[in-house]
Amino acid sequence: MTGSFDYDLLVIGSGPSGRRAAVQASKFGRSVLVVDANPRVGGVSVHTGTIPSKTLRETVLNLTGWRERGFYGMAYRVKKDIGAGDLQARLTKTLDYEVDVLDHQFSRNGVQVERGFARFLDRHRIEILGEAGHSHVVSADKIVIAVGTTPYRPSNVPFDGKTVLDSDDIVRLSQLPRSLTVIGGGVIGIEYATIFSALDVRVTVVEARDTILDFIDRETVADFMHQLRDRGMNFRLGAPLEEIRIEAGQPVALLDGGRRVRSEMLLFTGGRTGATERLDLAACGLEADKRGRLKVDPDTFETEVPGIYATGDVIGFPSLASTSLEQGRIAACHACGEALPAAPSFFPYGIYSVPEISTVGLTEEQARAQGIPYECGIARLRETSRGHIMGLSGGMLKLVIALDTRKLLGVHIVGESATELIHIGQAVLNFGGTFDYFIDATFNYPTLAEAYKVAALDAWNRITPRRDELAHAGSVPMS
Ligand SMILES: Cc1cc2nc3c(=O)[nH]c(=O)nc-3n(C[C@H](O)[C@H](O)[C@H](O)COP(=O)(O)OP(=O)(O)OC[C@H]3O[C@@H](n4cnc5c(N)ncnc54)[C@H](O)[C@@H]3O)c2cc1C
Ligand SMILES: NC(=O)c1ccc[n+]([C@@H]2O[C@H](COP(=O)([O-])OP(=O)(O)OC[C@H]3O[C@@H](n4cnc5c(N)ncnc54)[C@H](O)[C@@H]3O)[C@@H](O)[C@H]2O)c1
Repeated sequence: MTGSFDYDLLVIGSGPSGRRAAVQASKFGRSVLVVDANPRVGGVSVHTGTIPSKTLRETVLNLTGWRERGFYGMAYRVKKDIGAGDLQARLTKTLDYEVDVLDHQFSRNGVQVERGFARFLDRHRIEILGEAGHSHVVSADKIVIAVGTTPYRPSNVPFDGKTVLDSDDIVRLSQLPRSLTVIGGGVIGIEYATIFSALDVRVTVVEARDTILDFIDRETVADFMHQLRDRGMNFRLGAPLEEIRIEAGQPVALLDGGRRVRSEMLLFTGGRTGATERLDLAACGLEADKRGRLKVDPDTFETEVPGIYATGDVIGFPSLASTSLEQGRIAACHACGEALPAAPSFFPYGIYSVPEISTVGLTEEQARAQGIPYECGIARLRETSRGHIMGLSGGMLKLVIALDTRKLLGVHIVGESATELIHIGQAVLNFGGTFDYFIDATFNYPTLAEAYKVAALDAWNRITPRRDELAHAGSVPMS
């Protein structure tokens, strides 16, 4: 017992932000309890979100031989008949391992973990409802709300977990469809749409807006969509879903404008809602917005109620496991009265579609909107020797550069290893580097990372007037 409370810090939710807050506070010597409604720790990230979707992707790429098809043709397969069981086998193993690692991390750091559903009684007291219906009350000096989100389920979508699914259902798939409609061209929709397309499932993406992935650099999305269309994926853009009917056992999506899309299976990925509905927030003086999200101080992650913090997806953008981890750490530092780590200006965004997209810093559109004079440099991954060896036919790396300072403003990559390659650009960006770094640095050869140099040289060629042109204009003598 700490002072007049049972714990110094109580964390609701064991996802990335809750886990990091708990371990950080424990390292500062505080007593910490983590409560999670799921019998297994890890949160959405481990059980239905990040890790399952990335494991499914890796399994699909391996079993289909996707990465080798550039050389051996589209008919190439590592395993001929791939079924849902093949996907589940690797998933179960990976998730078990993740949970084991997290359980061990909690126990070696002295963090206590309790299974049960938490709700507020007041600013310091929480009721925990256990599995058998028993409940008890615990108190804590400070509380972190790290409850994450659940899939948004509108009433006009007849979810049944078999033919009409959300992104929680799809990780428990018992049969692979031959055709799939994905409603929502956000990150989750596009990741799953492209993963299933790599399995040769016929995929149609329906998106209410005129574009998919609207926050990504436009030229990068255009290159990405070209690759997806080229392999037979269909898009219905600017077409909000009106209704879903089940006809002869198959879902038919009726779209605004009259189009119909029929498929064996339909995945609805039209956003997520903060898991705050049953937290009894009013008891501690908080209120969520209509999507269940909480407002916080962006520097400390403290809510408007002193001593109560909110971290991770429940506070909204950017809703990433990567950023959630850092939010948890900062909240714990503030709650424990320790110095706050300075947040770097730029964080990367990794979209694990097939092919991958990753981005950091300003898009070309943002540079233009901010009135920054800029130039771009582009490299095609197939132009690198490593790309030749790998048989790559697509992929692009784009640098956005400030003309007056030569500073790097943004990096946008679509293609193999994009989510790994981005960190080179991220480091240069956060250290305030210029694109000359890429021109002068020696890269391992042959690597895809060389694309940075190719793109930088492309930008240099655009920025630097050619000597023969200057000579022609009479400003430089030709030697
Ligand atoms: C399909 C999908 C793919 C994703 N892929 C990526 C990716 O590739 N990269 C990336 O960075 N991010 C990805 N994300 C986002 C990432 O999963 C989230 O940003 C991250 O999980 C958020 O962490 P969190 O701390 O908010 O907690 P969450 O992981 O959301 O976990 C919240 C936990 O709180 C528990 N809980 C909720 N209410 C209560 C209660 N009242 N009492 C007790 N416990 C409660 C839940 O059981 C859950 O375990 C993906 C998300 C999805 C859905
Ligand atoms: N790799 C990653 O980092 C990763 C992966 C998956 C998810 N996430 C996180 O999860 C969060 C949620 O992702 P999401 O894709 O579910 O939500 P989202 O809000 O990003 O995208 C939902 C999309 O569905 C469309 N939509 C909604 N209703 C529709 C309708 N009736 N008809 C047609 N289109 C409709 C919206 O216009 C939007 O483009 C994201 O914020 C993301 O940060 C991250």
